[in-house]
Amino acid sequence: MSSHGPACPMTAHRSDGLRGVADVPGDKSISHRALILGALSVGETVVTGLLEGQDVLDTATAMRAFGADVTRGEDGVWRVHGVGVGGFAEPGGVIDCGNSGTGVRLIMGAMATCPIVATFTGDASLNKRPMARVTDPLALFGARAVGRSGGRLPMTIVGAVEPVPVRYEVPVPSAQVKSAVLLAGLNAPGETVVIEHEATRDHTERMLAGFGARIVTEETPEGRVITLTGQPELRPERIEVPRDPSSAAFPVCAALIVPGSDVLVPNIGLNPTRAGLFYTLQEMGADLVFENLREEGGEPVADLRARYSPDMTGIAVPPGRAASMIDEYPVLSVVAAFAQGPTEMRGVKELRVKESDRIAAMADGLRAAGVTVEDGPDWWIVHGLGGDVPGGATVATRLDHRIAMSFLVMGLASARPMTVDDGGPIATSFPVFGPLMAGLGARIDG
Ligand SMILES: O=C(O)C1=C[C@@H](OP(=O)(O)O)[C@@H](O)[C@H](O)C1
Ligand SMILES: C=C(OP(=O)(O)O)C(=O)O
Repeated sequence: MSSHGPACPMTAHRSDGLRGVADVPGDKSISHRALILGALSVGETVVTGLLEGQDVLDTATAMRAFGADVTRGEDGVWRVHGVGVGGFAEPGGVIDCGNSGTGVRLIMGAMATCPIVATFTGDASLNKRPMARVTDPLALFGARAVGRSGGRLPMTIVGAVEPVPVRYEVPVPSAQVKSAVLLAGLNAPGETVVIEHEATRDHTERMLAGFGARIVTEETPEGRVITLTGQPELRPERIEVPRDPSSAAFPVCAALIVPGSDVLVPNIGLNPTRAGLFYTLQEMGADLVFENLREEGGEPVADLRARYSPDMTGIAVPPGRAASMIDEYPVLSVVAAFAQGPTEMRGVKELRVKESDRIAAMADGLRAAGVTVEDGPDWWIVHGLGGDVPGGATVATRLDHRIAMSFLVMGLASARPMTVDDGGPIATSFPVFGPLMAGLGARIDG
C-alpha cells in the first residue's frame, strides 16, 4: 500500500541483558517468490511460515490482481491456485507494491512476457527507486515501459506479445534484476541466459528448480551463468519458508552490544548468498556460535547463539562479501560503533538505492549519536568507540524499516536513548519486531 498511517515514533532505552529465544518470522525474499511462483504454476501451492509483512501482503494482493487465487487459512497456511506460465490476466487497476523493491521488480519481470498491460506504483520511497535496471533487460524480451523521468514509478509495462529469449549480463549485483529476467524468461520460448559477476541470493534459481523448471547454473571465468529453458509447466509445491537471516540480524546484533545478553535465534538459514553478516561478526570477535548446524531442504540451517561481546574490533569487510549481507550493513554499522577502531565497508554503492540512501541515513544518525563516520560514493567507515556510545538522538526513518530497527537496537546499549521518528515501516519486513524484542527484555516504547 502506498501510504501507512500517521508517523509512529519509537524510543529505545538502555536495557539490562537480553535473554531468551527469538523466533523470527519467515524469509521475505522466499515469501515473495513463493507467492509469485505459486501464481505461475498450475494447481495448488501450499505455503507455511509465509512472512506476513506488508511487503509480502502487497505481493499477495498483486497476484490476485493478475488472476491467481491466493488465500490464507485460519491456521496461517497460505494457498495459491496459479494460472500457469504465461497465464497472467490483465489487472483491472493499478498494482501498488507499497515499499517493496523486490515485489515490484519481480512482478514486472513475471508479467513482461505476457500479452497484457499493467501499471505499477508504490510509496514515496519506492517511487524514488531506479527501475531502468529492470525495464532495460525486459525491453530485450520485447516489453515496453513508460514511467516517470529517470525510470521511476508509477510506470506502465506493456508485455511482449511474441517474447524472445534473452542473454543478459547483469550490470549491478542485484538478485532482483537477475530474478526479473529469469521470471520474464519463463514465458519466452527457448533458453534465457543470465550472467552475474558477483553471486547474489539464489532463491529464484533454487525455487524455480523446485517448481520443475529446467535451470542450470555454471560457475565460469565469466561469472555465474544461469540458463533457464522457457515455457515449462510449473508444478505446484509445498513450501516451508525458512526464517529470515536478515531479521535474525537484529536480535543477534542487539545481544552482542547489550551487557549481560545471551539470546538464541533458532532455525536460521545460512545459505552462503545470505549469511555474510554472521561471518563478519565472528571476524570482529563476536561471541556468535552456530549451534545444531544441519541441512534442511538442501540448505545449511543453524540455531544462532549470541552473547554480549565487549571485545569486538573493527575490520575491513571484504567487498566481495557485500551481496551476501547487503541488507545487514545498517545494523552492522551499529555494532561497529560499539567495537574498538574502524570498520570499513567498501563496494557498497547499492546501499544508496534501497528504501533510503542507507549510507546517508546511517551516517547522519550515527553522527547525531556521537559516532564518527566517513563516507564516499560506495564506501563508509564507522569509527568504533569501544562500548561507550553517547546516543541521545532522534533519527529520521526515511520510510526505511532497516534504518528504524538499526537505531532502536543502538538505543538498547547507548548511554542515552535513541528515538526514530517513525517505526511504522518496520511492519514491512518484521511486524513482530517490537513484541519479540520486548520478550527478550528490550526497553522499546512507542
Ligand atoms: O531478491 C531479493 O529478494 C532481494 C534482493 C536485494 O536487493 P537487490 O537485488 O536490489 O540487491 C535485497 O536488498 C532485498 O531486500 C531482497
Ligand atoms: C532492500 C530491501 O527490500 P526491497 O528492495 O525489497 O524493498 C530490504 O528489505 O532491506
